[in-house]
Amino acid sequence: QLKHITTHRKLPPGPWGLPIIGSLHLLGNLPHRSLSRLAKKYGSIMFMRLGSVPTIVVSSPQAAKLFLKTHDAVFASRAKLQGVEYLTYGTKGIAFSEYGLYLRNVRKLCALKLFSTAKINSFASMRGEAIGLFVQSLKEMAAAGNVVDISTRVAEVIEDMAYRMVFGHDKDEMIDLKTLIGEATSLAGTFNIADYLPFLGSFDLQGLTRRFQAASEAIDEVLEKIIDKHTKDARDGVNHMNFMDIMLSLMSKSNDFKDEPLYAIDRTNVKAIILDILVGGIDSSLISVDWALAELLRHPRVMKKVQEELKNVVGMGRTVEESDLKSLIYMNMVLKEALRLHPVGPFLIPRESVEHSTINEHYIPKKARILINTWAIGRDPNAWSNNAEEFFPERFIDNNIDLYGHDFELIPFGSGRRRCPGIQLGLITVQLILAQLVHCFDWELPNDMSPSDLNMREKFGLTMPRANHLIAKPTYRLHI
Ligand code: HEM
Repeated sequence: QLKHITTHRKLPPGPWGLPIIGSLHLLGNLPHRSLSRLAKKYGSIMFMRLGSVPTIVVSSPQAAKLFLKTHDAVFASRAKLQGVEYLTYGTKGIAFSEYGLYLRNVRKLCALKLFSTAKINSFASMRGEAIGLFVQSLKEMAAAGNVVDISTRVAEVIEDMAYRMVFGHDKDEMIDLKTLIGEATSLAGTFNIADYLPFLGSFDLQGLTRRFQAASEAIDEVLEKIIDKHTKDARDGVNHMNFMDIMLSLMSKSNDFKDEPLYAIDRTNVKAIILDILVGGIDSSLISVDWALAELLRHPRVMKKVQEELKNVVGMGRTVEESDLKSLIYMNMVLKEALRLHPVGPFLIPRESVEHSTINEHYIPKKARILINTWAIGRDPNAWSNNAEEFFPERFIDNNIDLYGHDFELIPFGSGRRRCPGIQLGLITVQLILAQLVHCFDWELPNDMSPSDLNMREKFGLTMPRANHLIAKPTYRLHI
């Protein structure tokens, strides 16, 4: 049982900090890489002060297990970040809410009503339709001999599927919302000095507060319109059962779970949860497809092998269906390997300790920010041998490592009480799009670029997309 130590409080080892800024200057442009280097010197549980925030950086599978499993309850909360407060109605959604009764209930509610296998399957034909249009438009570009901005096209189809699932088919307000959510996603990922030096917050040195305010007000206006429309439809007896309709129908009902007292969700919760699903689901899925395809373009041997598998399992006379996905064993190894090297959330979503604790004889203060460096964990040579930096999907042949947070060397969806609740939906989306791109087309890099020259630079934020869009020329290869 975990008990607080008050006698000798020995913080984990870490670099000395400077006055006021602490170790902020050590982060650089790609903090996951800088902190991975520092962890080699100070260890896999490292302490540093970032501005005034006590921060623990966790960099090995064994250490991650201590924080995400053994002592998960102590580290299951989230830090209150300034931008997030604005963009989540004061943390009324899921992803940034503190750990407690509300969050537990709302996660259960969403698991049951939105993310169940039955619910996800009920959108299969919608996904099939969206993917069909996507492949058709790429086919036309291939016929015209055009180069394609794959990142943009993939973003469009994922957005299309997500918006249809969340709101149904009505498009009008969606157009505004897509742009606004794009802005919110990028704002949420911006490094905000006020999150580390709160006394600077009121000066709004980066002009972020104004942008947070403007974005949140504009989003709220659109969401209000959408809710009014859905409420009216429900009154008129039109029943679509998309995510918004489901959430609205739950608003008035009690969701009294057996073991816990009633906690009703209100209109603000509905807006915040829907926003979380859009911001969390779209960005992470498209980043995963982008990195996986980039690795395939860089490794023609692996690309060929995936295409062979698709030819054997699906054939060349039809396109991939969702029921094929579980049979694409090698492609799923490719996806694991891409998520190992390019985790969408390099630090997961930062957690916060709810009380003082002692882990491996290290004192971890209350309200410390916990950064689980999944990027470093995915490249830890002790876990992955000395070819850890190499893209080599065959490493998964002889093991049962899965993506569900049981194996702490591979945790791109996190683990424990805050693990991604959208994992099943995310995986279906990513596998389906990746399979279509590789099955329907051969891809050639522009300007005779050699595969090994493909730029793999990262852009750090709350999520970590490629720094550059993926551009390539498709040739259609199916016989239909
Ligand atoms: C390939 C796609 C995806 C990846 C890689 C991904 C990754 C993650 C990660 C790393 C976390 C943080 C986990 C932690 O702190 O331990 C997370 C949380 C979350 N994800 Fe996902 N995700 C994906 C798709 C989705 C989808 C499709 C949805 C919704 C439709 C979704 C909704 C959420 C939510 C609501 C949370 C917050 C959970 C909480 O704080 O309790 N994600 N995701």
